[in-house]
Amino acid sequence: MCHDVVFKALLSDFSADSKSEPNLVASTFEHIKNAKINLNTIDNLHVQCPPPWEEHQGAVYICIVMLVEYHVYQQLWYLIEGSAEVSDFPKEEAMSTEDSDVAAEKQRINAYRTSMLTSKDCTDSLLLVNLYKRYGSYIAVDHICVGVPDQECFGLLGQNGAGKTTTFKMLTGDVVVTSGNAYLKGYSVRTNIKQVQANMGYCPQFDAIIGQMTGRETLVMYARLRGVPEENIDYVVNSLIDILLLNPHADKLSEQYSGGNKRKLSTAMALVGDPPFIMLDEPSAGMDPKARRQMWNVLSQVRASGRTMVLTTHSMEECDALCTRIAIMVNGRFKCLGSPQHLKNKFGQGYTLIIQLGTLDDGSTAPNQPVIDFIAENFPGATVFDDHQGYIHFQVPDSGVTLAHVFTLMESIKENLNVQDYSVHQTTLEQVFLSFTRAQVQSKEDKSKSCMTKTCCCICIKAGLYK
Ligand SMILES: Nc1ncnc2c1ncn2[C@@H]1O[C@H](COP(=O)(O)OP(=O)(O)OP(=O)(O)O)[C@@H](O)[C@H]1O
Repeated sequence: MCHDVVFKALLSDFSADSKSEPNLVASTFEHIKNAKINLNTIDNLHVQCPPPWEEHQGAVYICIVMLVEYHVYQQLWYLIEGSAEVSDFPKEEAMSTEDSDVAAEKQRINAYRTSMLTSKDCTDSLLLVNLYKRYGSYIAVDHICVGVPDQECFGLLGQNGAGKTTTFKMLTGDVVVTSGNAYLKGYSVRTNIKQVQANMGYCPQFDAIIGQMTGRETLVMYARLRGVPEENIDYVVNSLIDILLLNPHADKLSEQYSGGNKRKLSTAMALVGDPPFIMLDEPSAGMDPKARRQMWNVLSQVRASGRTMVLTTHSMEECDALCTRIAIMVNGRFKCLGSPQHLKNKFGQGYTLIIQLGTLDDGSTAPNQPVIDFIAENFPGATVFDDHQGYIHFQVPDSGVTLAHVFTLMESIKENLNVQDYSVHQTTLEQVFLSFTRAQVQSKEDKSKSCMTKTCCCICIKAGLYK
């Protein structure tokens, strides 16, 4: 029984009158007397006294926050595993099967290692040097090497589980690097994570917002944390709210935001304070087409103003619109690296020809077989990969076939074969992406996550996904 607790409870309705300690005690007893409360009755209430450690929980939590804030766990880990920064190289056979651009970049970055990094005259804002992450026996990121120069927008593509977010988390200091290293503006994520964080704006994959604050309050808080001068905060926050089309929602609690608006707020949080380097993990997920295009404009302007960006996205359109260079990641490794056009030229497999058939007098669609025969005869190796509702999609291999030749032939048969319309496209980034990501394997964790039900298991087994 702790009378102190009872007194506190009783005091709650008249504590405003109790200005000083002696008054407080006197008025407590007065209150008990007036309320005709019998202390024996109070004893029977069995009010629990808090355990002694609870009195110190504030101090304990502050210590935990300090340990997390100063990355003590990571520092200890790097101290113990320190040698892994330089000793762990990718296996020879892995290197021999690498794409030529990826191998050339790896060579370039490894050449920095001894000279440029220490002399700080490296021109790349971000350097990933044989960055490697293992969760247990599962390799999430496998010796990736890349340099991202100033003002570049670098796109990290890959299907779910390829290792993109893990790469980001190593850069933010959220997860420890197993081996290798990453440098932002010359600062190592192993030894200077505070400086790395100070130079970086980050939009995480899952919105890290405080639901009980409005969007405006959140941005003001971030502006203060980022050291924006007090007199400029309103201007900075209002500009971000304007350009990200958040005006109608700026003063609502962020827990009430729709998914797309939460992404806008997260993107704005990454941009507060104009950091020189910005990392965006699927920034446009869930945004409507107008908001997405507006965000592309904003990010293009941010890049043009001299900032460097790395983003992940599952939208090939977004990659085409924003990225100056792209890497496609499969099983934690880079499978290709280069500008979107370079990748299309290098890995594209010719053209996609889409033919729309006309209609006959009775309203039915014109027969498709004569068209298919014609294409097969004139473009050896062409395949039909979709024939649906009067639209036939052909994949035409690039064996010396020029676009002019395709157009001339199509014009010549348009009337005879009742072709209403046709279009010819270069291989898209999506097709390049799909050709690489077929090889992605799932971690045990992902397999168990994606195979939750008996029905699902049956389907997977039938489809040959699991033995
Ligand atoms: N804490 C963890 N413990 C064990 N495995 C993990 C952990 N975090 C991630 N992984 C595994 O590492 C792999 C890479 O995950 P990551 O989140 O980096 O993928 P991603 O490319 O970002 O995918 P998505 O596009 O779905 O975001 C996945 O197979 C995942 O299951």
